[in-house]
Amino acid sequence: MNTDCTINLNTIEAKTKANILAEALPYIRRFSGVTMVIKYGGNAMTDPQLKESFAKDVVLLKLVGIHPVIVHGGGPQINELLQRVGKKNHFIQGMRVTDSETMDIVEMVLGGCVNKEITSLLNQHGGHAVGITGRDNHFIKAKKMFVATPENAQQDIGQVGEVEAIDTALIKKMVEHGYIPVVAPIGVGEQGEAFNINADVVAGKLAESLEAEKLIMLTNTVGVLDKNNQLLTRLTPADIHALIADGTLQNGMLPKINATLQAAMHGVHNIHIIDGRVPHALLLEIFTDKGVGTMILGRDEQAE
Ligand SMILES: Nc1ncnc2c1ncn2[C@@H]1O[C@H](COP(=O)(O)OP(=O)(O)O)[C@@H](O)[C@H]1O
Ligand SMILES: CC(=O)N[C@@H](CCC(=O)OP(=O)(O)O)C(=O)O
Repeated sequence: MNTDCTINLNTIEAKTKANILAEALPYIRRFSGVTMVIKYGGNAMTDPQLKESFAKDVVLLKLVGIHPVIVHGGGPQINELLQRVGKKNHFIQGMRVTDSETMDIVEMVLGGCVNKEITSLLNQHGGHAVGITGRDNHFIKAKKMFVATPENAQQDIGQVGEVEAIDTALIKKMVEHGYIPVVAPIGVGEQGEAFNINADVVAGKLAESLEAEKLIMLTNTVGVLDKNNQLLTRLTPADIHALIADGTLQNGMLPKINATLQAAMHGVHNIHIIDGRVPHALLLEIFTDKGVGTMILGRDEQAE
């Protein structure tokens, strides 16, 4: 009797799995051969099990013919090391004020620990991942960035960079040869010096330069929230400007939304900010009709 029940349940489970796979087919066909830039935020990479499921999802994408390009953050991980060495964390409009000592730590954490951890996890799960920073082959050229504050239109925040140019040749070669690029957001200046660049900014620019089919930002909220903490599922440029002006978007969400807006205005048509704390969030976004998180639109008339 028990055995029969087990067999029945196993059969139902197997059928459900088969249906799920069959439903993914149109998406697999549609996305075969396309590039997707995936931003893996430092806040979404805190739980070891979630890190494993992220790595498995990325390898699965590669195996079904999609070309994932990973850009990772590591803000909380940098904060932790700075605190350990007795330095304060200071952000202005979501950008870390970066003196030269902080820059060394940023580079150690992003280019060393975080980059190698993600790369290694992907490789452990059968991927062929290679970790790089923008200083490798000098592929992310950066220049010093200033931020506008109420007190100062050109506030100096140290060795923080904005992307001046991205040479996509290295990434394209890696993708062509079956590798999964894992990019740490560090740029190189004219004198070979390192710049700390917000990871969302790098992800947005890279998606733009690679003419990516999708840009997906994995973070630690369900998406962009309004003043009442309700999820906003679709945002046009006009909505975004209004949310910035009335102070709904703050801290880390500011560079993130600005990066997505820039990418949307420059030809990236599928941009999503999704909850990286949900297991297999990537698969849900890519292979199902179920809308997750916030979608960023490049034109106001697409709002309806
Ligand atoms: N309106 C908003 N909706 C959602 N998150 C917001 C909003 N305004 C500010 N935030 C903050 O932005 C954070 C996400 O940015 P950030 O901390 O830089 O994450 P990540 O490490 O993924 O880049 C959220 O955890 C939240 O605290
Ligand atoms: C200039 C600047 O703020 N750089 C970021 C780079 C890392 C990052 O962006 O990490 P998340 O994606 O986890 O926030 C920083 O130093 O924290």
